[in-house]
Amino acid sequence: MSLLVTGIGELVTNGPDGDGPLGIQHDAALVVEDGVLTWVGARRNAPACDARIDVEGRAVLPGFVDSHSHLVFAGDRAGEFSARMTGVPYDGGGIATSMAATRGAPDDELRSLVAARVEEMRRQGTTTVEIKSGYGLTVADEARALRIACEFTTETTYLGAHVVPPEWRGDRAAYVDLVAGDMLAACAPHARWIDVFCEPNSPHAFDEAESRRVLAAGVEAGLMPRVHGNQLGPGPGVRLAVEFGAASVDHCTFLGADDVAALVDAADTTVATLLPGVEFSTRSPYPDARKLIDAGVSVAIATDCNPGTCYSSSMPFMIALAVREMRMSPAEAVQAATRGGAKALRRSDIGRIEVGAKADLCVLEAPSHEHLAYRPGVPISRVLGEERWV
Ligand SMILES: N=CN[C@@H](CCC(=O)O)C(=O)O
Ligand SMILES: [Zn+2]
Repeated sequence: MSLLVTGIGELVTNGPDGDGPLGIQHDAALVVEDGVLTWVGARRNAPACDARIDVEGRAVLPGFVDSHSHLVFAGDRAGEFSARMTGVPYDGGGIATSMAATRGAPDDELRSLVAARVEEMRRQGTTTVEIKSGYGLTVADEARALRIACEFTTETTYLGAHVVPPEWRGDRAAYVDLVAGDMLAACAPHARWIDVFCEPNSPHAFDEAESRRVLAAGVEAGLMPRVHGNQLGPGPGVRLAVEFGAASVDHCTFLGADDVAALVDAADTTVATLLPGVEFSTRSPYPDARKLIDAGVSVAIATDCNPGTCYSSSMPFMIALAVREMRMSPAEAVQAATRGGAKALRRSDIGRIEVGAKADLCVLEAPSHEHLAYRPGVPISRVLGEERWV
């Protein structure tokens, strides 16, 4: 069964065959067969198909790729957010609160919480989401989080090294042993990635040596590395990510000149994933996206949806923040939320509209991608095929 999509006022391809860096085509059409794009081009040249939908001048772009989220959690931390708004700084200590709530939730409850969050993302145009563990922090609870995450995405990340849980605070080294040993063995079959909250500026997170140990063990077990780095202050996260050839180093809020230079050199390998919802929700300074992009760093943006630093699943909101607060152009922000996210997940079948790519498409109730940042907070984006207009 082939489906022809016509009436596309603006098609953002992220490819070489259109205008500007977004590869924009006008009066375009595309053909979908079995979930894959089999033809993309000018409407006048479109082939005959079994069915057709007309999007009546709306913009179509690749579905958003949210390459950083922590969706497997129970409870919330609204009180912590309110305290932050009166000046209490974030230090990662609240992760233990979510850990306790998550450990106490039955499987079915966690599963429905994740399902609701993934559905909330899809309703806003997100077609791929990476999901981390990290609120279990026992062998059984981390493995359970990843098993549940696997029901929703292939992009699952083992984050046993999120924080040192309270029961191990007297013996951090033993907890790192567990994360790199039995916990990894139980989790690796359910994960594609390994991550670590490398943050010497938090007493709860992991320093350089601990992070190195965890990443090396993960790589040895066949997982690919990614890193939470330079979130709360300057630190070794970016350096470590580049050293390990990580697909992404996420946050990048506090970078020195050396970090930027390392990311420029590693631009083919390591993406700097910016999470502006975190700065919004923690009242922190935003990363200097302008400097990174101008220097030649590969940049993505993602939600980091989690109960502590950013309880938002909205990629359009992140795009609006990236434009307004981080001085990215609307085109740069849209590209970072699509092709950038795909690169941060080492995926070439998503984040672009070209023959052979997955037909993961987002349609806007608007004529151009600029409206995503121009109309913040307005629900104008949907996954094509699931939305109310066609
Ligand atoms: N910084 C580490 N992890 C999450 C926050 C988790 C939490 O506070 O619950 C983040 O990416 O911001
Ligand atoms: Zn995170």
